[in-house]
Amino acid sequence: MMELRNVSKIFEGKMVLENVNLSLKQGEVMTILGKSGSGKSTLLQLIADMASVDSGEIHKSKETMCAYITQKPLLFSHMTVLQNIAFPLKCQGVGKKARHEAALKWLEKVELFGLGNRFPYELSGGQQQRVSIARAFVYQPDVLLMDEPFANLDVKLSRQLQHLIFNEMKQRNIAGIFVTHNYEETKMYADHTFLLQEGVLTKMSDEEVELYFNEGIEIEGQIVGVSEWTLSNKPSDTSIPVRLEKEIKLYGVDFTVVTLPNGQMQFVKRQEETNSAEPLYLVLKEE
Ligand SMILES: Nc1ncnc2c1ncn2[C@@H]1O[C@H](COP(=O)(O)OP(=O)(O)OP(=O)(O)O)[C@@H](O)[C@H]1O
Repeated sequence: MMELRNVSKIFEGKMVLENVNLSLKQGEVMTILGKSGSGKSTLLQLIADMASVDSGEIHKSKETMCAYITQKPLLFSHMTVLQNIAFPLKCQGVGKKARHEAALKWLEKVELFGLGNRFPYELSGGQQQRVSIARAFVYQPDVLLMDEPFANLDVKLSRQLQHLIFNEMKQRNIAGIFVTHNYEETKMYADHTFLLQEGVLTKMSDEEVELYFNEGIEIEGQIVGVSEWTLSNKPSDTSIPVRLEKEIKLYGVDFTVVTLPNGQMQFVKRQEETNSAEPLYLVLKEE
């Protein structure tokens, strides 16, 4: 139903997305992981037609409708909560009574009953987010794009809404691409998980997902589960001598590779790099 072919996006001379390929089938759910600034929101914006690609193509079948729940809710400030929720139905020509009833039903589902006549500025950030979730579901989207929709919500509400959203998607066979930093959402709801790193999108195996959230390292095709690690200025049995820079992948840990005076390469934690005159060794405790 949707396919991205070699999609690239450049902002101010910087390649934010590089030859991204992705295809999405009806009812399929994908999560995208990646560090802040890696291009996740940009990717969703391109799919939602809120920005244009610099090269490559996005193919959607003609009737594909996307709903987008942004990181910061974008509500119409001059409309009440109910009018905001009902707006997509108004655009589709649904009559006043029917859209009012549908909006009320969704107001209740996101636990905002009684707040329908308020304006967005009279709501908290989390309540505004719930309005945007209701607005996304009030009609029948084919694809739901979500950018950390639960980030501003407390744990309990976030769980309830997760269930609500993913049950609804399943029942109505809605496909979804959602950006998250949450392990549970990734494990419980995603059919596939992708990692966006410096603009490059790669599919992750289940094992890689585990490592991403648990801090892990892949060396020469061998995955080393790391439960604990420390930094030391002396090499040891469990420190990693890194010569094969290109064959090492790191998940979930912000490291950089430095070259020591003797020519050997070592990992150091990024933020400690500049504070250290001496080389630091990454000492691993294998699981
Ligand atoms: N309109 C814009 N003009 C210039 N640069 C932009 C624009 N939008 C995004 N960028 C840059 O593109 C890069 C990717 O931004 P993006 O918002 O897609 O990242 P992200 O992975 O969603 O980050 P986060 O997890 O913090 O939301 C960043 O370096 C950002 O500064």
